[in-house]
Amino acid sequence: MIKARNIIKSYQNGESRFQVLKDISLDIEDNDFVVILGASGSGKSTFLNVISGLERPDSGKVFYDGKDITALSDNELTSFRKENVGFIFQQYYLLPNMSVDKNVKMGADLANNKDYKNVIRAVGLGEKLHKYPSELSGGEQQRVSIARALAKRPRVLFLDEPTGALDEQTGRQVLDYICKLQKEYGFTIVMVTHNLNIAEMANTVIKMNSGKISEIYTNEAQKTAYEIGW
Ligand SMILES: Nc1ncnc2c1ncn2[C@@H]1O[C@H](COP(=O)(O)OP(=O)(O)OP(=O)(O)O)[C@@H](O)[C@H]1O
Repeated sequence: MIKARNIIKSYQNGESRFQVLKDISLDIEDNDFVVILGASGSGKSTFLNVISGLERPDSGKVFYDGKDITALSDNELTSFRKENVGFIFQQYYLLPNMSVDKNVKMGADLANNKDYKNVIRAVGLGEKLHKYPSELSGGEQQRVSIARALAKRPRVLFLDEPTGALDEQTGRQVLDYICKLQKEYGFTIVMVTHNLNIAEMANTVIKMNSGKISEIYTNEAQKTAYEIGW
């Protein structure tokens, strides 16, 4: 379980300091599918970065099964991220001079996962092992980044607008893969989006407004990627 407690984070903005996260506390259960919704600038990405250990809060703590990751040194935090969390962003951040196979192997090597080719097959790219990113569509590139993130079998997958650069059909397909992979491998999903429709796929929906959580609710039923509006 992830527990965030009293998270405060500010950025310097010229002369003044701007508080982006204003004392946020939250619990996230293992294997949950959480969507964080909110208007642009409400602090969603900053909160994701803090609970995933990418950024440090000014104050407050983040616990994974009782272990306080905000107390770790920079090196310890890097190891923690390597071992426990995967990231997917709107941009794919693939290495252009490496094949699909090599891009995913990089993720797999972090956890000594010799079985990474199964993850490539699981995202439907078994036939494209030797292609380079420039030879793939946007949806295929995003699926490579998903395979790379999951090849090390993280316990939490953090996604920040994963379909932001994709058209409707490709976006639905990518979301469908993410759900299927969660069922197959078992991991927690924490996804930031401003797309209200995608929230219908989640179990837990967290709404943010001006650096605070304004609402948390559980969906009675989770829709599939092909049942939601777009
Ligand atoms: N590194 C930074 N330095 C300065 N200000 C920042 C930094 N990162 C974020 N901010 C500011 O913090 C506020 C919240 O940003 P954040 O990206 O967390 O919001 P968001 O809800 O994810 O927005 P969006 O949906 O547009 O991505 C914004 O006003 C942003 O300009």
